[in-house]
Amino acid sequence: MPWSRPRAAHGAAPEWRQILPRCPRPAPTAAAAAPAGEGGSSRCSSPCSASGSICSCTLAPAPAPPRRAAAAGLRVSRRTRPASPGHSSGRDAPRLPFRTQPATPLASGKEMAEGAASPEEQSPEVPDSPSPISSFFSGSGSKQLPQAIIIGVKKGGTRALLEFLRVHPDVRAVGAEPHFFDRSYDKGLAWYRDLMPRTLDGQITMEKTPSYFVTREAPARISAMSKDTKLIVVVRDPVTRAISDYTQTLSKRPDIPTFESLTFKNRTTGLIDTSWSAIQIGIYAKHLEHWLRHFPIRQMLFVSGERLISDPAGELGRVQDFLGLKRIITDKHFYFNKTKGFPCLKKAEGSSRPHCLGKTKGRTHPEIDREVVRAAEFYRPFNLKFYQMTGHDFGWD
Ligand SMILES: Nc1ncnc2c1ncn2[C@@H]1O[C@H](COP(=O)(O)OS(=O)(=O)O)[C@@H](OP(=O)(O)O)[C@H]1O
Repeated sequence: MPWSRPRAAHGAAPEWRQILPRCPRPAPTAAAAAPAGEGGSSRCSSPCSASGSICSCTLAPAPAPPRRAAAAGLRVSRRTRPASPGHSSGRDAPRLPFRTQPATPLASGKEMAEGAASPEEQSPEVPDSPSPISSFFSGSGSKQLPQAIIIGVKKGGTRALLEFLRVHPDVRAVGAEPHFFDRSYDKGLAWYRDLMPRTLDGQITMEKTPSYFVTREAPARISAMSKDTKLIVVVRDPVTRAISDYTQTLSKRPDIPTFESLTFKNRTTGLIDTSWSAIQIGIYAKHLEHWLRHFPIRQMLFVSGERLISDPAGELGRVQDFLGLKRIITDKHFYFNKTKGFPCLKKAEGSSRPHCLGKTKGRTHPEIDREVVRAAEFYRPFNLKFYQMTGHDFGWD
């Protein structure tokens, strides 16, 4: 049963003089991505086009050829680990024989560039402690490289998805964000594998690091680990996502300028500052092009962050299908917590008690005039292109 979520708002952010760090401008991207995979049906109602350079701040991107796309996934046997010719278990994986440069965040704020931990990574809410079930299994099984990764997007609802998925007996996931493919690649696959929980045959190993979606090097690196890796992207209205991102930064640094002043390069001309990570991350179509150079779209699943809140069981059904899992997580696992204003688990993984996400999830957003972004219709062409690429109309416009 879908829920609608009431949302409170409080006062506007204070105007301060300190400048919020902006991400470095990425080099202009080359040609458009390889065509998407076949199959599936498009729910896009109208032909659309959007391309343009991330850095150009143009509000009228150039037309792009239509794509056919399928969000359907490969099925994986529940009992046997998928035979993945390109998949290294990492058990024998040597350290990479080269030292890598730090990954280039396609869109990052200073926090990410400096490698500072996000509040989530520091948060005790990240359930890393072994549950009784985990402890039971801890001595058996073996550590595997992940077969499925939640690669983004930041503030999309990635923690909720991972926590919900962990309820499934055939899913084992690392709690904290490993940041291997963006920050720690030089540590090697063996190091990465060692972070993973032990799994029994038939169980899927997962992790989530939302910054991968906007990291230039991540698609090639994940493909080099295994070209069969399944990729899950939780997406959310890019305007709400930007406000959520800003709210997180504001919670750490209350003296940053207002959202409105950071959004515009020039308020009079309406020129949007796409070098600001909060804006840039939401240009999903642009980031997706990089992934499609390395993965067929059928290997990617796009989860609606909005529906994850309004109908968590419905979205979890799609995710379980995509991962080739039996549909075990259903409506029965969730309840709507009025105080939290979000769906919560009736029983968390390995526990008999109800579990909501912590206070860094579901923050009250400051009052922001959404028209500052809407008026410029900045995201509209990019959203339309994203719907076309994925075959899903997420309904943000
Ligand atoms: N069930 C449930 N409980 C709490 N929060 C939920 C839930 N489902 C989705 N969300 C939304 O998740 C948003 C945070 O997204 P992420 O977990 O991807 O953030 S992060 O990138 O890992 O920091 C978070 O964003 P904010 O509301 O802006 O805090 C929530 O809206």
